[in-house]
Amino acid sequence: MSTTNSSLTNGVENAKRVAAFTAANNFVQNGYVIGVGSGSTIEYAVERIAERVEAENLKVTCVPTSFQARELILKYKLSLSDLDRHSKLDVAIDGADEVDEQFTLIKGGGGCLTQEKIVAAAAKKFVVIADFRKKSTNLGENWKKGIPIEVVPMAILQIQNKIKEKYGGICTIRLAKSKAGPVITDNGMMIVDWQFDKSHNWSEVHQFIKLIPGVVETGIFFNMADIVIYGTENGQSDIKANTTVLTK
Ligand SMILES: O=C[C@H](O)[C@H](O)[C@H](O)COP(=O)(O)O
Repeated sequence: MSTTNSSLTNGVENAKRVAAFTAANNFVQNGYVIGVGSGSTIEYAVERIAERVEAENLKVTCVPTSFQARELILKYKLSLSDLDRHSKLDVAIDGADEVDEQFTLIKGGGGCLTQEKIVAAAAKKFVVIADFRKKSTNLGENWKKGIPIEVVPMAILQIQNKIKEKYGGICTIRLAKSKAGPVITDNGMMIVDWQFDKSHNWSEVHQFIKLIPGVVETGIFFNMADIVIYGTENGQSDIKANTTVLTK
């Protein structure tokens, strides 16, 4: 790796850590039930929550959003629960692939989105943690892989066609890296990545796609994030509060 690439990697990892630690330090309290997101940034948050549990004797309970999140909770010996036992969460903390100026998110770059959305919707506060690369004015500015959509496998061609007819762009079936064939999600579904070619009304797009038979969930998180914490290139945290969330 060149020096420039290696300093970028260090800068990104540091930014993830700063955002995640800021969330764990400021938005977790004793007695909290916490939704634990998926991806690489959340790993730092769980690490910090575990440190605080140890140092401050905090009692917290964690609800995972994926197989990966469950493993993380177990690795750090945190108390594991689920939405059957805890239907209301105090906070959910999760990463994102992109965040626009209206706090709309793209999620699912790592194949997790449906359980993440369910858990975030069950939380009183949804805190998003992201490094500086995720911050955009409009969706698609920095995240070029498209919007992940979790689908029932038999409906995949119908869904691809309906999205392309309505909005254009390219719909690709996400393929696995170390296995022939598609990525299979934690829910036994497949992922279509829709690369759009212009800006849209994301609430309308989400509703249109969600109503196509066979769509389980879209990676558009509209009107959900209460707080976004960015880790900046110079290792600071930048906390943005969304004052327009209407659904809680
Ligand atoms: O599918 C994955 C999740 O939506 C992640 O939260 C998202 O991809 C961000 O992941 P990372 O923190 O690794 O950038």
